This record gives sequence, structure tokens and C-alpha cells, in this order.
Amino acid sequence: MSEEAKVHEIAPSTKRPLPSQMGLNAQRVKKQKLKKYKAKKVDATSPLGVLQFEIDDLLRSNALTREEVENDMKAILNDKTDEIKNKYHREVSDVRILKLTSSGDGLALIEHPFEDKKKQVAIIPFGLPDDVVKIKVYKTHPHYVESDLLDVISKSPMRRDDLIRDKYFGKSSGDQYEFLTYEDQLSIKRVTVANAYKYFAPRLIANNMVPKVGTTVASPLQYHYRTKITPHFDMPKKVSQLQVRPPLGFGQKGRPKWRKDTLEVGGNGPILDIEECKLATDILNIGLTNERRRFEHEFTKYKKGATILLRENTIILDPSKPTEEQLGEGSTNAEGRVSYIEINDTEHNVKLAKTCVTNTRQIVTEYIDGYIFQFSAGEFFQNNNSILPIVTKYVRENLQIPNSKPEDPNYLVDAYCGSGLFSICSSKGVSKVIGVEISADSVSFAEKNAKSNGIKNCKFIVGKAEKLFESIDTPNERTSVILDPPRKGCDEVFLKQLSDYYPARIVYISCNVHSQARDLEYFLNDTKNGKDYKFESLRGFDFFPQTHHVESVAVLSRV
Ligand SMILES: C[S@@+](CC[C@H](N)C(=O)[O-])C[C@H]1O[C@@H](n2cnc3c(N)ncnc32)[C@H](O)[C@@H]1O
Repeated sequence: MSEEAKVHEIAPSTKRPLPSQMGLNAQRVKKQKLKKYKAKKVDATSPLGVLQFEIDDLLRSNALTREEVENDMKAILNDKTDEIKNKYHREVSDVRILKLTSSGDGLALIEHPFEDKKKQVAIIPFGLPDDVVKIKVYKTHPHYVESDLLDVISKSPMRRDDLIRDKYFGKSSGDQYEFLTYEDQLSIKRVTVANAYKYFAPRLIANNMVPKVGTTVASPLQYHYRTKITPHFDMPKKVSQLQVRPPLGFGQKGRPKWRKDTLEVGGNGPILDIEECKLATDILNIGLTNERRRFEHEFTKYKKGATILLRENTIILDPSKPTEEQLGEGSTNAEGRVSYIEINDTEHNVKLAKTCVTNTRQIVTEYIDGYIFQFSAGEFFQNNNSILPIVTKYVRENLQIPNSKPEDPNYLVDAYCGSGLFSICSSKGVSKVIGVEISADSVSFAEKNAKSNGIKNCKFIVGKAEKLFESIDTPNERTSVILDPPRKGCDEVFLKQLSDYYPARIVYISCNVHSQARDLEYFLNDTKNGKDYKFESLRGFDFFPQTHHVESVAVLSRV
């Protein structure tokens, strides 16, 4: 085979610029194998997977095909002179943002750098629909490009810069929606829930089986609500030569050249140096100050980067003893004393102390809905206790089997029960609760939590969720099921067995509405008894104000 033929065989279609057309030396190309673009496999319900649906949606509404927004990955990868890269990775002005993704980024169509008839899909962090902006494209993927926002030329009516309180705004993903009114944040999250079902439950949508998405339930606290944060740092290879401590904080997002006054705040590395987190509770911010001070002295002791856990802990104070004697372990101040904040709980007539726990194995306490919960600081527990009483009440009410008489027995199954939050908060008036959870540590806390709250009708099993069905003996027509799986959702094995068990009601809580939509599409359409269920209600809960995240609660009942 001739040299020429070899190049043509592995080069992309002639419609796109070939390396040779871009002035690359054919001899050099011959010696080195051309790099091939290999797409990473992503879960369809992960942010990158969802982006593919969002791109298709954008293309459909603009009468474009995927081919018409394709980028020449091979040419970029094999571009030794940077000539192609520089054409791709350029500044573009007068870009109108058309949509918002579920990750909270703007989506726009821009001209293609090589082909007049083609466009490119651009992802623009901190861009809002109807903004007109200037961007710098810095990374190319087969069907979209990533960009930095350089300037906002004309503002979207939604853009409310006067609401920005955080000096790191525009640099960190933590407070991505701060420039929106809270009402707009809640409306956007409602659209996220609706779109998730459009993308992942098309048969349910086509058959009008998805209820109208309810308004998103607000969080009572919109700042200072997070009870856990995990700042981290990276260490360079040559730690011994390090004079100044590395940045300690959270990953940088979207280099904000458009916010001129905050260009240097937090630095410009991959990790932003964060002195204060506006979303975290006051005691966590005190803990952050303590841990930053410690890191200032001790950074050379670390060989590798690490994550620091900051978890809020609550202690009911015994008024007859000095407060400091009752605090236990916690983040300490410059004098070596455990930092704390005292709070008067006038409702329950008790004094509380809040401390900040940094040891993942330490036991921490939370008070929710009149119940006490303990768990290891490093294990899963919900992260915004201001909204939890609203959520647990909503779940409890939706588990009720209609037309029940008070004397009728009712049963509850809590799949993925963690340390027993929903089991315990829904246990009153129920004959028996069975929780199942894969973490033995969480199950032992669920048992202790039931006991310390004086609850005797809860039983917890260690194992995969489907283990439940090996031993379940409650009558299905009198049993309601709570599902609260991790982000990846449930698996088909579990959903099939759930359908075979055929409970009276199902309340599905999810921190990833996309996997929830996929699971309900499967459960309602493809399992034995799925068709006997009505999809009663669907709505988001705002566990994480100022961010794009939404928790979704779906309720199904047997008809
Ligand atoms: C989102 S958390 C919910 C915990 C609890 N409902 C709460 O609100 O505190 C999901 C839980 O599912 C557990 N888990 C993950 N995979 C599981 C599986 N296959 N079977 C049972 N539990 C699982 C995790 O350990 C975690 O505690």
C-alpha cells in the first residue's frame, strides 16, 4: 500500500480537513501512527450521558442533524502544528444562549470553524437563555465544544447580578444559580424533572402516564444549609520544595473572565482556595477556618492530596455540667479547644451545642422531625436538615394506603434505608417496618436509632435491596414501599422482584431524577405487574439551593 493510501485510509472523510491539507508534513504523519479518538463510556443517566439527550433536543428544535455539528476529532488529535486546534479553540462573539442544561450550563449554536454549512454546539458555564455573550472555546468533543464565558454582551432577563453574595461566584459550581431569583431556581428544577422523563421515559410520556410535575418544594434555608462539606487539596510531586501551601477548597468551574472584580479571588488553579462556604452551616465555616489554619502549618506532612471531612454534630447539653466537658472530639481552634456554637431550642426547651467533626469514624448526631439520628460521620446522611422534616412528612403522607380504617394493619418496607431516616420518621401508626441496606455499619446505626427513639416495630436487614424479597412476609396489599437508591438508581433484578411482590404503594425518592425516570419507565412498562400501577404524582424538592441539583419524589399506587 502506498504512503498516500495509508494516510487516506485512516484519515477522516474528505469533507473534513485532512492533516495533509492543514500543512502537516506527510512524511512525519507516515512515521507516527495517527491517534484515534476514543470516546469514554458514560452511564446514560450521568451528567455527560444526559448532555447527549440535551444536545439532540437542541438539534431537533433547530432542524439540525448530528452530522451537521460534528467536529473532526482525528484532525485535532493529530495536529502537530496547532493550526487546527487554534482554529477550533478560538474566541466567538455575539453568541445567543438558547437553553440551559440540567447541569446548569448554557447551550448555544455557533459557526463551525471549517465548514460553512455546519454549526457547533457550545456549552457555556454561567450562561443563561437569551444572554448574548462572548466565549472562548477551549475543548472539542465529537458533537460539542466546551467554552469559557468571557463577557456578557446583553443580559438574559433572568440574570440578576445584584443577588450575588458569594465572592467565588462564577468560579465554583457550589453556588452556580446565585444569580437567579429563588423562584427561578425552583422553576428551572421543575423543568429538569420534566425533561428527565421526556428523555428517559418516552413510552410513559407518549401514553400520557406521567403526571404534571408539581412545583418544586422550597428549602427553608437557602444559604448555610449544608451539614457536610469536603474541601480537598492536591500536592505537587516535589513536596519538599513547596514554600507555600497548595489551595484548599473545591474544584474550579468556568474561569470567570467576565467578572472582572473577582478575577483573582480563590486563585486560578484547578482547586479554588476557599475561605468561606456560603452554603455550609456556621459551625462548618468555623471548622473550615480551623482546618485551614492547621493545613498552613502542616501541609508539608502530606505526600499526596487529600479530602477533609467537615460534618456538623449536635449535642443536647446537660445544663448542670460545663458545656466544654460535653463536646467530645471536634475541630479545634488556635488555642486547641473544640470550637462550638450554642443554640437555644425553645420548641423542645433544650440547649444544643453544634461542633464540627473531621474524623470519618466519629459518631455524629442529627435531630430531625423530633427524632434523634446517629451515624458515622463518613457514612451517607442527607445534607440539608432544614428541608428534611418537610420531606419526611411528605413521604409519610404518601405512603398511606387509601380507605384504610385505623384498625387495619399497615406495613412499610424501606429499601436502601441507610441509618433509618424514612423508616423511623414513618413508623408511627404502622404495624411493622422492614428496612434493607447494603452497608452493615448503616444498618447497625438504624437499629440503634430505632432503639434510642423508643421504636419497637422496625427490623433492618443487611444486604442488596432484593434480599428483602427472600424473607418478606407482610401482605402486599397492606404494604407500602419507600425506595431511596444511590445516584445510579435501582437495578432490573430489584425492580422485577418489586413488581412480583406487588405492593399497594411505592414512594421513589431520588437524587438523580434521570435514573428514576429510567427505572419507572422499566417498572411500569416492562415488569409483570407494572401496568397495574398509576403514576400518581411527581415533584422536586430543593435539597441544594443555589446549585442545579434536584431531589425528585415519585408516587405510584396500585389501581
Ligand atoms: C441515597 S442513600 C439513602 C439512605 C436513606 N434512605 C437516607 O435517606 O438516609 C442510598 C443508600 O443505599 C445504600 N445502597 C447502595 N446500593 C444498595 C443496594 N444494592 N442495596 C441496598 N442498599 C444499597 C447506600 O449504602 C445508601 O445508604
